[in-house]
Formats: sequence, structure tokens, C-alpha cells
Amino acid sequence: FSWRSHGQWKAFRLPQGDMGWPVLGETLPFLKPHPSTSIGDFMEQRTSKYGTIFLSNLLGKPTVVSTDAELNRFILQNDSRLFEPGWSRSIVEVLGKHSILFQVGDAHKKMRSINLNFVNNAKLKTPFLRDAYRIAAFVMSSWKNKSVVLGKYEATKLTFNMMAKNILSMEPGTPATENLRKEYEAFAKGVVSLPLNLPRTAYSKALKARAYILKVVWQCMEERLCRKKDREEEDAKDDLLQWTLENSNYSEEQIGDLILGTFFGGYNTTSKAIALAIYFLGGCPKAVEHLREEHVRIIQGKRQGGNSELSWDDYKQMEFTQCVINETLRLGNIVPYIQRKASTHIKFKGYDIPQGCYVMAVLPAVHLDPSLFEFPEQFNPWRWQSDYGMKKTKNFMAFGGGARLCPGAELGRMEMAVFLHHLVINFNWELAEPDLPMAFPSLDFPKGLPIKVRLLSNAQLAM
Ligand code: HEM
Repeated sequence: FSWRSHGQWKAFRLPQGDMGWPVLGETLPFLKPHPSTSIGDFMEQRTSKYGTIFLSNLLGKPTVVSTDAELNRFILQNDSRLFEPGWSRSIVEVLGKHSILFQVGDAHKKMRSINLNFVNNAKLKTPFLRDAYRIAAFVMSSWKNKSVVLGKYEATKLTFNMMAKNILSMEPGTPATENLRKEYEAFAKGVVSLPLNLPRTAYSKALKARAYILKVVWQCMEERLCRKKDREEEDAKDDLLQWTLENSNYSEEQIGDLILGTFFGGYNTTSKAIALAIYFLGGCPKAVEHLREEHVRIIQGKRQGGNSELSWDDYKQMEFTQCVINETLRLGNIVPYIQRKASTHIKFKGYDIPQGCYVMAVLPAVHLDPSLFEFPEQFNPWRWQSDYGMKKTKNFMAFGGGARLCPGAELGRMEMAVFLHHLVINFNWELAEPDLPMAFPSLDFPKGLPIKVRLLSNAQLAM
């Protein structure tokens, strides 16, 4: 199948490109692992051959691929007006058709408002901040007697337990919560995969995990509904599931996909972000020193005030920490691309993007463009300090943009900051063996990010 021979689109000026093999297209070279701090051979070779806007056949769909900052921004900013979701089959089947990622128009707005309410300012400032502080302290207290820990799993312990507690009121560390976490690991591996429902493929394992997770959600739902019938109002839970049951007319299937997806979006990306920060900072002692100064200053300011837990005002003082977070997300590239479909005929930079055509905005290509970020391969948090920041801000796409801008961005940032707070005031660390953040294409540390940790002699140990 080739668009060029497709009669309907013959008259159009489509971008250059190669459609690869029948059915598979160019999916295999596209999925080839590469460090997430690079755009990988596939994108590099096609971009240098055809330019920053090119045609390919990926994950079962003929697609206009954009490694172009302006087109990426155009796609993000014109969501719902010119573009609609165009995610590949594995993502749709694993996340479920009611997931927010596939909703359009009013249905999208409605589900988005539930997500925005879940992470509203009042919640961020108290329960979320308090939980993050306590869970991160709890996670790191177990490091005192260890010399090596796996950064990737330690980060997940914070972000997963945060979601478990605030979405389903599941207590951190219990067997039920741990089982759910294991299922989510299989789930995460199959979200971006070849949709081959054969034994032992990542895709089929993810579908099994999806069925298990939905069973847990629906069991919780049933218990809540029984409790309501028995008028046991006094121990009504204060979590996303309860809020959705009381404030929406969603079906069981819709609630299942909403809970499953928010949980996934909430823990998976943020745990990777924390692991990336541990990794990049491990290679940049100057940044650790600067960060430590900032956090020690915040603690010293508090001593005069009493309460040792972090307040929202303390969080707002973490200016250099926010630079570290931006730089981690820029260089680490957690979300490699966003897929959409043109809902009308679009002309961009002289090319036609016909209605119904799939488009893929490759976000790392912008973050690693040397004309937008000087020496883009270097981890340099200080680049976010200077105030010619506008150019950088509009080319920062880690949280997407436009109508689908990540609603959990501030929560993700706060969890990262709190984790870094406990880390720098209590520990020194270094990689125990070489490991790299790889795009598979979804980001992972193949060895789990093993780090040697050493308690500081003047550790603050608020744990
Ligand atoms: C560092 C952490 C995070 C990163 C890098 C990240 C990244 C993103 C990106 C790029 C999108 C846009 C997807 C698109 O345009 O189709 C998105 C959407 C979304 N994120 Fe996040 N995210 C993070 C944390 C979170 C957290 C903590 C939550 C939990 C509440 C969350 C929930 C969501 C939801 C529900 C959407 C869909 C929004 C919509 O379609 O309107 N994310 N995220």
C-alpha cells in the first residue's frame, strides 16, 4: 500500500519517504532500541534523507512523521480543531477504548475535568505533598542498610504508591498493592508493541494484565456500591474512584478505563522521570552540590519554624530543582511521540496532509535540536536559569501542549522535587554498573539503574 499510488491523494504534495515492507512497513527499524538521549538511527537517517517532515508506514499506519519543532507545536496546539487522536492499535487495545487519550469533543472535556479535579491545587498542596514526603522518606529509610539499590524500582515505589492511595485508597506496600504493581509492569511493556496476540508477546501479556487490573477496579467499585446501599457513609473513601462514582454517570467500562489510565499515566511517567534525574545527576556532581545547597537552605529556614515536613511554600522555593526537572525531562525524553489523525485537509510548509492521514509528532527531535538548545546532548540544568527562556519554554514539549497538555504535570514535578529533596540531603550516589536510559521505544533502564548509595555523615534523615 502506498499513498503515492493512492488515486485519491495523487494530486497532493505529500512529504517524501519510504513505506517499507507490506504490512510491517518500517515498524521494525522504528522500534529498534536506542538511548533516549538521542533520536535514534531511524529518525536521524530519515530526517537527513527526506527532511524534518517525512512519510513512513509505522505500527500499521501510513504516517506523516514530524521531527520539526513548528509542525509539532502546530499539531499540539490544534488538537480537536484540526487533529484528533490517532494512536496505534496496541495503545488503544491495552489502554481501552474509553481512555481519555481517545476521547474527542465534549467527552474529552468531561473526562479531562475529572482528571483536573483529581490533581487540583488544594489536593496538590496538602494530601499529595504530604503523601509524597512521607512515602519518599519511607522508601529511602530502607536504603540505610543497603549499599546498592535499583533506582528504577525505588522511584516506582513512590509514584505507584501515591496513585494506589489516592485513586483506590490502597495502602502502600500491602500484598494487594504489590500484586497490582507487578501487573502494571507487564501492562506498561505492552502499551507500545506490535499488536500480535500470540503467547508470550509483550502485547498479549499486557492484555492479560489489563484484565487483572480491571478486575481489581471493578471489585473496589462493587464494594463501594454495596457500602453505599448499607449506608456506611462514615467510612466513605476520599479518592478518585469514589469521586467518579459520585459525580459522573459513567458506565462500569468507562470508569474502568479512566481509573486504569490515570493510574498508568500518573505513576509510569513520573517514576521514569525520577530515575532519569538520579541518572543524570549521578554524572553531574556540580548540579548535585547546587541542589543540595538549595535543599539544605530550605531545611535550615524551617528549623526556626518547627514542622520538618515540606510545605507548599518550601516547594515553591525550589528554583534550581525546577531547572534540574526541566533539563531531565528535556534530555531524557519520556514520551517519545504523540500520534494524531488529520480531521481535515491541512497544508503545512508547502506539504499536504490529507484528511484522515496519521501524523506522529516526535518530541525528542525538538528537545535535542542544536539550533534550539545549545549542546543539546549535555545535561545542563543552568540553561533553564537565564531569562531568555521563552524560546526554550515553547520548545519544551515533555508534557505535550494545547487541549491535551498533561493535567498531572505539576503533580509529577512535585513528586520529583520531593524525591530529590530526600535524596540530596541524605545520600551520595553513583552508578554501580553502566546502565543507560533506552527508548524501546518506551523508556527503560535495561539493568534497572543500579546505584551505590552512601548515607551522608550529616544526613538530615527526616525519615
Ligand atoms: C513527569 C511526568 C509526566 C510526563 C512526562 C507526562 C507526559 C504527558 C504527555 C506528553 C501528555 C500528552 C499526551 C497527548 O497529547 O496525547 C500527557 C497527558 C496526560 N497525562 Fe501526563 N505526564 C506526566 C505525569 C502525569 C501524572 C502524574 C498524571 C496523573 C494524574 C498524568 C496524567 C495524564 C493524563 C490523564 C493525560 C491525558 C490528558 C488529555 O488527553 O487531556 N500525567 N502526559
